[in-house]
Amino acid sequence: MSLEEPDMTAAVTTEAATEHIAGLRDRLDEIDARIIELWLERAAISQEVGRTRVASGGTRLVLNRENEILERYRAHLGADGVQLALLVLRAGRGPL
Ligand SMILES: O=C(O)C(=O)C[C@]1(C(=O)O)C=C[C@@H](O)C=C1
Repeated sequence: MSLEEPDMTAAVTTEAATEHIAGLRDRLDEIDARIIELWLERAAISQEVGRTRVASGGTRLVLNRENEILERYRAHLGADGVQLALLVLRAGRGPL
């Protein structure tokens, strides 16, 4: 390939890769939107559970339930899952 002749094969490959990446990013954006929606829905439900329990004389926290949730996230996602579960729980019941 000379300097005057651009490598058209490389150009086509780059265009295909760019298109592929754009399609994958669209999917990532859809997944992120679902995660955000589910995150907000879960937090609202968790707050309602907490309000209902406290209003009927119960505790704000139920630690054995939190442990079950932490363990479920750990079983599926490992150590990162535990960190994620801690954030998920905090979004609902607030900081400890
Ligand atoms: O399951 C409950 O009893 C809740 O209050 C919900 C929830 C949760 O977000 O999963 C929040 C606080 C409790 O400590 C345990 C769990």
